[in-house]
Amino acid sequence: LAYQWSEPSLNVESLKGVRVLVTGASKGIGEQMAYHYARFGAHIVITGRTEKALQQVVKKCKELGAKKAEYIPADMSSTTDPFTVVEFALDKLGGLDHLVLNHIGITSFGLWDGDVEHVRWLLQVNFLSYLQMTKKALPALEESKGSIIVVSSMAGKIFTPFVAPYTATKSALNGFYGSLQHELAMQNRNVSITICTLGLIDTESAMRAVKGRTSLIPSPASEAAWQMIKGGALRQSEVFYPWTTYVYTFFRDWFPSQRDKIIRSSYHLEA
Ligand SMILES: NC(=O)C1=CN([C@@H]2O[C@H](COP(=O)(O)OP(=O)(O)OC[C@H]3O[C@@H](n4cnc5c(N)ncnc54)[C@H](OP(=O)(O)O)[C@@H]3O)[C@@H](O)[C@H]2O)C=CC1
Ligand SMILES: CC(C)[C@H]1SC(Nc2ccccc2F)=NC1=O
Repeated sequence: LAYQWSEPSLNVESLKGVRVLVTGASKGIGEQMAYHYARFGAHIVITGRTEKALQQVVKKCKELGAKKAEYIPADMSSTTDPFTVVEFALDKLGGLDHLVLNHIGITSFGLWDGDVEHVRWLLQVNFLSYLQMTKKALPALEESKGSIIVVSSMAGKIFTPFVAPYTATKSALNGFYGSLQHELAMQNRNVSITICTLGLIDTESAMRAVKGRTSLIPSPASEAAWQMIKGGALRQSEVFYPWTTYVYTFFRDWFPSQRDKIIRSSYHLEA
């Protein structure tokens, strides 16, 4: 709560006409982020693999007030699509103000099955594709003094069962972008990086994945989306949503045994 109160309020005018690329926006939290940007009259490019879904989201973005809304289907497991997506966005938008790195590869919620090749694939989709897009977008973001919003998870900070490969990719994101934040600041390269730590959110994918495996209460995707946009626009280095993720993160190194007991009481081996 203290964190919430200390937050400066956003001059929403600053979002008017913002040029934004949102990945993983064919559904879930990314879709909701696109709709919030649209309400501010943003110029939007969205991406994901499912063209039909992207077309629907673009249609609704225009209805909600987006000045421009385009899509490009792409698969982030490819080592070239991430670059193609940013090139497309720069071409359509004539620059970039917000880069929202949100997509993740399909991930199951279960005990690790020993499949290292799946982890290699997930590292490309959830981590390396983010770095590829960052590399490609940085010159335009420096030009616009823009923001990078990296969607991470509580799983990248507090280690829990059933998501080991996913946790590895989120931990990698937290480490890489946590370090890059310092490098950009030290070089006075005025691009902000906002690392977002989300707790369980009520998207279809997540609800399907966790079914019967956890007693965690999910939070609404639309609110998670808005909190991350606000944090990015305010150039905050971190966003925590819901606020409980801030409390857990803050206290995570205290009473480790107590923490481990609480975690294992929230996850169930048998449904
Ligand atoms: N939901 C939750 O409980 C939590 C979510 N988060 C984070 O929030 C973000 C969004 O999660 P959420 O909205 O639940 O996820 P969803 O499964 O609802 O959406 C994932 C998005 O990524 C796209 N995607 C999936 N695979 C690929 C691929 N190979 N290449 C390109 N795009 C792909 C999907 O589109 P398509 O299938 O069309 O490709 C979809 O648009 C993720 O970074 C996740 O880690 C963090 C903590 C909790
Ligand atoms: C992995 C999936 C079910 C959902 S759950 C998640 N992050 C997360 C949040 C809270 C606790 C455990 C977690 F793993 N991120 C997701 O995309």
